[in-house]
Amino acid sequence: MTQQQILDLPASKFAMPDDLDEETSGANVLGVINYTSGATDPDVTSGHLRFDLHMTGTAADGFAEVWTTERPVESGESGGIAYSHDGEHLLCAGRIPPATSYAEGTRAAYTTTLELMDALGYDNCARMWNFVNRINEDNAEGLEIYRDFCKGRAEAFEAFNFSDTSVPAATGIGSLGGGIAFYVLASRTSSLTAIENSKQVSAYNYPEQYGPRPPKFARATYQSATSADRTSGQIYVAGTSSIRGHETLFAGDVEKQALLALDNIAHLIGPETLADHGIEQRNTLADLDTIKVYVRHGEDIPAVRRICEEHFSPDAQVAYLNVDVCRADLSVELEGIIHSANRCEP
Ligand SMILES: C=C(O[C@@H]1C=C(C(=O)O)C=C[C@H]1O)C(=O)O
Repeated sequence: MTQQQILDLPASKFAMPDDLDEETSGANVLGVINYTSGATDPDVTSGHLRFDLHMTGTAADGFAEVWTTERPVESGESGGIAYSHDGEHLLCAGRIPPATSYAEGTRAAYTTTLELMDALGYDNCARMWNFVNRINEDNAEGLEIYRDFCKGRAEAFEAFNFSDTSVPAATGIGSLGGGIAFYVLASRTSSLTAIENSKQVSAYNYPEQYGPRPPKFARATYQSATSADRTSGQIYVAGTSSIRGHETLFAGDVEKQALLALDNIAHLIGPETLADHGIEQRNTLADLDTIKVYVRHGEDIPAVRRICEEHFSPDAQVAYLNVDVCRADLSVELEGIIHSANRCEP
């Protein structure tokens, strides 16, 4: 594996608001996603995608997720979607304003996004993030807003003939405002492999008790420069919670829920699961980085943090966010990335 191939995948890191200028200067920036105290429409600022998500109570508690690449970046806006791309990777974002129902708005915004990906030539969808305000509340028809969102997403993916193995790893999580905000990482030629977890029913096969249309996402995506590279790629771990089979376990016990979610991730990124997908990596939770931990009740954050610190590398970047989770009986959820660049350090 050459250094060029290794670096040919997008990289992300977290920056504190005060350090943002330093982190982005001189870099090819695909985008800056601000996890902050208010929502904006996505736009192009300083030549790259910029998007504010309403995910923290105060701006001081916020952080920026900075996406960079080795190649020069071009940016634009089309149909309400803002984007940056580098010839191999595309980062794009959109927002559905607050509404009483979301399926139609979601279907339309996803359709615009998928059309844009097609038009720009980035058909491989690696990772999506969805931030859903009032996620556990009912829409105007009495359907939970998360389920309403899932319906619109499923319809859009179906219209574009996404198969179970081509849906991206995703996050669908609560937010503090701004309707539904989403962003997408897509690629042109790099190879993607959807990874499922044998301890969990694939989300797209959840039974109807969880809503009229299942959540269409993969448990993780493995991305490598070529399909032959089954060792040095990077892994995007979807939002993962205390679900076994398709059932929520340990409702009301945030510590047990955190431990089960971690166990799910450990199994997902471990050698046994990856071997089933033709990938040779021996990852543990200590390999995860740029981790987001979503905690429903703010007072639970210290206990969750203690558990996380026992499992993650002390060098990992970990952000804790106090927001709702997609099922009313889930108190905590985690996601992260195993960066290919980290794997190659001497
Ligand atoms: C926690 C779960 O789902 C959450 C919802 C997702 C979505 O709808 O995109 C993706 C991952 C998680 O954020 C789960 O079903 O296991």
